[in-house]
Amino acid sequence: MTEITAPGSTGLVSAGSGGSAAPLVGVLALQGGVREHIRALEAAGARTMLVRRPAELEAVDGLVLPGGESTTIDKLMRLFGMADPLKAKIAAGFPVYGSCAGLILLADRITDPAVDAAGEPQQTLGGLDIVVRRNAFGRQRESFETELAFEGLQALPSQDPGQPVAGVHAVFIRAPWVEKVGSTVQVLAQVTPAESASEAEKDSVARIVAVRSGKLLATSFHPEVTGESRIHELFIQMIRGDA
Ligand SMILES: NC(=O)CC[C@H](N)C(=O)O
Repeated sequence: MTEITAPGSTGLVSAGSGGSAAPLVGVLALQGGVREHIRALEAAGARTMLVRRPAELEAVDGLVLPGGESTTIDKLMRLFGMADPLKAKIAAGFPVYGSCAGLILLADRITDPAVDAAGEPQQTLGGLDIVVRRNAFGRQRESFETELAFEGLQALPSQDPGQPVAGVHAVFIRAPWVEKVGSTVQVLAQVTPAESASEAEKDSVARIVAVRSGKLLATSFHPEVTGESRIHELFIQMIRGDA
């Protein structure tokens, strides 16, 4: 375990199993499920660091935006002076992976942005040419788990090329879905209609729940809470330029 402190930082850095060549990946630690991402990143071979300040952003090779509450994370990012530097970095090709609330924050548009008491709609960082619907799976399926086929895992170092790619165990917690994708966006996973879905209309088509565009990766679900580390491994490969 190495401890490094970035300039002006209170963040802790720890070495993952990947050694000195391992990329240093930050997790935005303003609100939400930070620890779980740190664990998944280290299991996938990254070094990790909590990121709260703009100076800390400069120290990392990529950033995870965790799940939580997108409206709160949006407000805190603006309050901490993180939103503008992060937008600029995203525009310049900085790798970012967002899960759940993190996916919402990476979306160029939200169908139903929350509006605060002052009448101000929530904002996103943008970067992903997608339209996202928050809390989209509705009351019956507000939180659920399923196995998903996920594109892009075949070439991961942890995957035995002679074996089929196992499904990703995905946990959805008041999750968004992606309603529209632009031409630059690759769809990596979809939830197919549930056999017993009572809200038949809502669940009658497959819903996009994972996307990639350039160095941006986003999932509606939380792979980090199930011991699944292949999505983080994919992100690390994207940072390295190997995926
Ligand atoms: N688990 C989550 O991250 C939920 C996201 C939340 N519904 C939001 O809008 O931010």
